[in-house]
Amino acid sequence: SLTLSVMFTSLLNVRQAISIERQLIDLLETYIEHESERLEDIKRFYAKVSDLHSEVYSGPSASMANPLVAFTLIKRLQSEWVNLVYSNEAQENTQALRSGYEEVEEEEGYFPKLEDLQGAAKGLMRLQDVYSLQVGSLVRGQFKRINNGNLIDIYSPIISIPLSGDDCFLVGKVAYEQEDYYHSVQWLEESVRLFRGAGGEWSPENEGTLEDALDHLAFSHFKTGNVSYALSLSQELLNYDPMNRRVSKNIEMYERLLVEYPPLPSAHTELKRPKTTYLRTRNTYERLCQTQGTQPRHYENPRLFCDYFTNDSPGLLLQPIRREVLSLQPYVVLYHRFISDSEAKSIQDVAQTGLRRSVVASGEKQATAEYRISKSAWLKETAHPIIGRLDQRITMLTGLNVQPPYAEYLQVVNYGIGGHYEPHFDHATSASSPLFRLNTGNRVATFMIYLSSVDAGGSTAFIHANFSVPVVENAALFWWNLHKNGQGDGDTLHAGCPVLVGDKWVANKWIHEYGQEFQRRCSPNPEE
Ligand SMILES: O=C(O)CCC(=O)C(=O)O
Ligand SMILES: [Fe+2]
Repeated sequence: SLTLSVMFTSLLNVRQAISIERQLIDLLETYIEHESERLEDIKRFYAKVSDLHSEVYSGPSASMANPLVAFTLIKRLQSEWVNLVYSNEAQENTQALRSGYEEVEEEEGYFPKLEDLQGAAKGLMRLQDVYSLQVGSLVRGQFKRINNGNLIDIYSPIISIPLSGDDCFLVGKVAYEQEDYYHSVQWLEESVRLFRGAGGEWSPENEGTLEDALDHLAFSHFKTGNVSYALSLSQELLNYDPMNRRVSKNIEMYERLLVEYPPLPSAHTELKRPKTTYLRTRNTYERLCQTQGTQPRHYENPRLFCDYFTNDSPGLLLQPIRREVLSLQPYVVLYHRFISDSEAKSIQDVAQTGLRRSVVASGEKQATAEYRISKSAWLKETAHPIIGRLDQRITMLTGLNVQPPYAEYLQVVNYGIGGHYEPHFDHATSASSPLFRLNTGNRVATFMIYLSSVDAGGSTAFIHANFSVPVVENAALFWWNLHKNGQGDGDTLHAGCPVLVGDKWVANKWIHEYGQEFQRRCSPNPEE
């Protein structure tokens, strides 16, 4: 197949994967039917022969003298047993299963790769971190946070899907391979607990075993300085695998270390989360994501208000839009019911085939990045009549010119589970940014439409301005990115919080400086 990696960066891929698995279920059903028939046939032969032995050959009557008995016995030994023992049916059934599987894998562009699995595991760990989810409850299929010693429900799924020891092993291994022992310890701990609970029962689908989990967990504890725990886990491992020389060597090393550097009874090393690129704003970011939209600011600041807004434009006179001013510096407003349900759905549909892994500016180029996990598509006005209508509506509301090249095409974004966009600016912060390729200046404003709701998570957080906006289906968020003197407004630093549960779609219209001269006067005053 041509696709090297599909990256499960949008929920669309999850939907495609469901249909892939349905085909595999059908294949397996056929395989099980054929294999059951094969075993039935073998059992029939077994019953026939063993009955003969108990009834004919061992009876008091001398049936050996019967030439038919002699003939059938000789025939069985000369031919029937050979045919049975060397039957190809088992291989044929396996072969049919395998080639069916390979066909599905070949034909489906969205068959998940190792990279997708690793990306999904990282997504789970991201949700764990940003929403302070307790791993133990996550493993039981629940979304709970520890708050002052109490477990509180963040989200109650209709059906909870518990994870297996092997599921946890995989997540732990992804962390382990990144030398992220903070996460590997927690996930492998759950894996070992679940594998132990399964009592060594073998499952053909598993990738890891209790031994593998113990091995990785012991080493993770060693790396984080917990040598005595590493030792006891390794001793348990050696019980299962007494000939493992590497493990016995580790045990010797751990014992030596414990003698040379006996741990202090009070020493309790708190594991630290691995560093991230946005460490300085991490606490604020996570707090804003967790407290989505519960800002008391409205009642505290009388200059924030809601009204029916027409911007004196004839097109809005009969249907004023409900405007909610969320912040004055930076100036952020939410326009409720900006788009209708059916318009939002149509835009998703039109964008679907064009969705590609989202990129970010990286020097003069664009590149994919862990800090932006989503898929996006650019829609020209010609892609669907709705897009032109939206452009007109944006102009009516903002008075800004959104015709190309004074604004970019509409960017439609779909996040996957755990999809996010860490704190960033929409405007260019360096003169070599690819954003200047339109030759119409920087991105002066952002008009972002929420094309869907979400079940949990996914707020838009303004880090320095210290507030977050929950996803409000069909609403649009507007803010200025630049001061009137053209300088970037540092207070617009914002983020798309990870989607905890749901299928989040947004559409961005980025409006550039040029073409707006009569609507937004320049000012040398850096305060404006
Ligand atoms: O999805 C969000 O809430 C924010 C998206 C965003 O900031 C962007 O696409 O630039
Ligand atoms: Fe943004």
